[in-house]
Amino acid sequence: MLRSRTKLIELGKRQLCRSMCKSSELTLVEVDDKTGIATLTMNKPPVNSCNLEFLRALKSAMKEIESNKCSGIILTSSNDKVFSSGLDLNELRQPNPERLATFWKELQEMWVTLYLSNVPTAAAINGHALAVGCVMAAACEYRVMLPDFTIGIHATKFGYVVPPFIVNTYLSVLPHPVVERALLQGKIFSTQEALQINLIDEVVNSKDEALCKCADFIGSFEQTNPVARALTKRQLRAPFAKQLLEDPETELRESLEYINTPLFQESLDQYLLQLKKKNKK
Ligand SMILES: CCCCCCCCCCCC/C=C/CC(=O)SCCNC(=O)CCNC(=O)[C@H](O)C(C)(C)COP(=O)(O)OP(=O)(O)OC[C@H]1O[C@@H](n2cnc3c(N)ncnc32)[C@H](O)[C@@H]1OP(=O)(O)O
Repeated sequence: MLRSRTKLIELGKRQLCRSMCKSSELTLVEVDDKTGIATLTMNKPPVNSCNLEFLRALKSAMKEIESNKCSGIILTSSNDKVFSSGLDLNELRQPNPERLATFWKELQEMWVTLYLSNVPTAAAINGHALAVGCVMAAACEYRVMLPDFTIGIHATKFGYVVPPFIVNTYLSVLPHPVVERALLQGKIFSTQEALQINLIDEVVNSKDEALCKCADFIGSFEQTNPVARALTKRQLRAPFAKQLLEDPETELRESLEYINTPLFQESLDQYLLQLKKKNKK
């Protein structure tokens, strides 16, 4: 009884200092009135797979957070087992050419918006983070993860060439030989393995703890000038984003060509079948 009352008081306190900034069905944004930190919660059941609409919602939420002069972004998930399962594979299967092009452009833009965000970014990884789910976490400046989940980019395992901006996201966090081995093996890391190679910064035991660690990280920039910080971050990250900033059309064309090959489509069919079979067992 006493415990649940304490819990209620804590909840009430938290709600008092949080105001809702903007929510769509797919994303939820809460801004802490005291710190100005925005928590962006991905909310696309069942597993936060990124289809066109979700990528749009994520990009627009991030842009809105930046334009509201928030002090930072914490990216997390409403699902307590899955941070994000990456791209919605249905977007890639026998695609409508126009929708696929729009989808891929949206992916590029969402990535650039997150990777080069002016404000500090942190990921509270409260579930599996696979493929583009891992890329979103790695694009943030700081990552904290709960135990017993997995994170990584396993594209080569099921016949996908890894696009350059995805390679670059890994390269901006991990040393080249580690990236090479991980991507070529299609390696998925456990939380503990991810900590060992510094793919994540810390392991914590609860989502609340993860959110607090992320808030502390963002708070660590309090004494810096936000413009100087943002421009320095851009300088450091621009080489990894060069291709998408200067020539997104080439990346788009190469990706669309590849996705439309019979080799890719056959591998995708097999992989989707495996995913469905797993659930029928
Ligand atoms: C030289 C230059 C050339 C340039 C070439 C460029 C080429 C570019 C093209 C290549 C693109 C490659 C990039 C890929 C990036 C990606 O992000 S691809 C996505 C990969 N993601 C996955 O493989 C994740 C698969 N999912 C899982 O492993 C599990 O779902 C989970 C561990 C995340 C969660 O498990 P659980 O909680 O048990 O849920 P499930 O029951 O498995 O899933 C529920 C439900 O959702 C469906 N689903 C899961 N993930 C996806 C997904 N990513 N897309 C679509 N659907 C998904 C799953 O099938 C279940 O559906 P049903 O309930 O059975 O209908």
